[in-house]
Amino acid sequence: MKIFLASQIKKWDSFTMRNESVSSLQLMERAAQSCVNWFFNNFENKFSFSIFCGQGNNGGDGFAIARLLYYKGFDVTVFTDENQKFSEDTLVNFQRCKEISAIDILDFEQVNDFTFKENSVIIDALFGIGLNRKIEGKIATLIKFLNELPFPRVSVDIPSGLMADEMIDENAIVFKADETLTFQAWKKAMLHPETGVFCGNIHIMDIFLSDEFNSSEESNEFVTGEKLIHKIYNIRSEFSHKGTYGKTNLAAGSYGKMGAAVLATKAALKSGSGLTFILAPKCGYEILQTSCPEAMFINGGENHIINFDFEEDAVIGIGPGLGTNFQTESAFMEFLKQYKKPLVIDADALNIIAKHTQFLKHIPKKSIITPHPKEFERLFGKTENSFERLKLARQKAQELQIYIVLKDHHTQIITADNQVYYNITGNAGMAKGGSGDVLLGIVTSLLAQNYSPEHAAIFGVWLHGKAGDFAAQKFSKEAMLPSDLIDEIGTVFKYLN
Ligand SMILES: NC(=O)C1=CN([C@@H]2O[C@H](COP(=O)(O)OP(=O)(O)OC[C@H]3O[C@@H](n4cnc5c(N)ncnc54)[C@H](OP(=O)(O)O)[C@@H]3O)[C@@H](O)[C@H]2O)[C@@H](O)CC1
Ligand SMILES: Nc1ncnc2c1ncn2[C@@H]1O[C@H](COP(=O)(O)OP(=O)(O)O)[C@@H](O)[C@H]1O
Ligand SMILES: [K+]
Repeated sequence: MKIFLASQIKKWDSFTMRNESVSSLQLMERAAQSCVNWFFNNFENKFSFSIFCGQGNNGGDGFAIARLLYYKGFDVTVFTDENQKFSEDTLVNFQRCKEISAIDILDFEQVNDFTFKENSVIIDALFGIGLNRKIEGKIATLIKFLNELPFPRVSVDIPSGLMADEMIDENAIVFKADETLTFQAWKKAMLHPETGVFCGNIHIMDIFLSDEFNSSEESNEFVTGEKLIHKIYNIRSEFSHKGTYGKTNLAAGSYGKMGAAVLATKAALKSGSGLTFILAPKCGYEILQTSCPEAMFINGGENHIINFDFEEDAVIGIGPGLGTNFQTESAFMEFLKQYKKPLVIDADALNIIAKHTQFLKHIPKKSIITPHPKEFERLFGKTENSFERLKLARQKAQELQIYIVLKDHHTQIITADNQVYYNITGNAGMAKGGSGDVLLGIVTSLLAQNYSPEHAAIFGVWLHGKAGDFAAQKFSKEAMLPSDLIDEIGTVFKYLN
């Protein structure tokens, strides 16, 4: 799914109106109707809606929602400022609302004396993607007041105070939604932690904007959708053998951190690797042979790896639990200097490179690196926020011709040719040591199975998050473990088949 800028969404609107003979007022009605259908399916009739409407088209959606909710039998109160300069369609919907005497229309300031019913829902239709500056004055005061109310809060299109494509000021006033009903497509601000935190659960409302525009309009940022995953995913042929699915060779573990090697190896096995090898120190021999009997052990040293001698023709993944012992460091750097094929690099292997950044240029082209934000900072330097971090990652991915998997709630896969894929599977239950080790195993295994680096990264991250979602359903976000996530990889493949 492409991510468009607010300016492109406005073009999309106009294109749809021109080419599909629909008026802007009809589009607003569609938008409002889609929200009302959602409210109808999610709230019983006993709920009472307080709808806050601004002067732009977002406010217009709000007025239309008020009318349509009323027709569905809900109790509705509208708050607005009648002296605002309403946009043309908003004015029409304001007047339509006014004609219904059972809908109370109050001034924003009356909210202070208003007695909210017990089953209230607050709807924010103050500003949408047309916000062009910080919210100040009485609307800022209003938003602060609404954010304190003990009722569910729902934003129309985008929480008021967020800019669709940008970072916000540290002290910006933003409506804090529990649910956001957004039209047609994800907005960039919903995918970054500093701004996404205001959105709650995102629901995409299809308002049938032109498919033609969607296919022809350029964007280099995407959300990984299931359609794309089905395109990438190769079903296993019955006429195949272990050689068909490649050799995965992981290098992981050190004394006290052998669990990381176990997790990565199990994840590689469970993701379909034909033959799996684990290069680890001898202290992990029994652990690995017992916990992962399908994998073959290669001895890399006593208590930490000092020898990066891999199985021939294998696809290599290095990093989990490696440690940063000076012997491991120098052996890894020697290896990196002479190795030329794409590989996957994570965790301590990245930390080693970060200590000697002149080695960045030795990362083979088309390799995949999987840093979390701190590892990214160690490698490439500090950035102000996640928007800036992404910009820097794009620059580095192009410069080094590598794929960067920037781990986050919505992990970003940055390709060597400057495309960004935001992942939307996964959950906070994965915020536990070991989840990243699992990812390294999955991605390396997919690369070994002949997925391109781009596909291995996009599919791997999606698969990892989806397995996390299944694990959370079964065990809860609190109790699920990275090991449970590995067990659910099979559920994801069944889901895809
Ligand atoms: N295809 C779609 O997605 C569809 C979209 N639709 C809906 O349209 C929405 C976009 O509407 P929009 O362009 O009218 O912008 P919106 O955000 O309502 O308000 C902008 C107004 O606010 C003002 N203003 C700005 N910043 C301000 C501030 N800080 N403090 C105070 N004022 C400020 C600015 O005025 P200015 O002072 O800059 O002249 C302007 O008047 C979109 O989010 C969706 O809900 C649907 O109806 C149909 C299909
Ligand atoms: N809140 C979250 N939502 C979604 N995914 C998450 C969340 N927290 C962590 N993850 C995922 O879990 C993994 C954690 O990786 P990392 O920080 O390297 O862990 P470790 O090295 O301790 O195993 C990443 O893939 C990340 O995207
Ligand atoms: K809004």
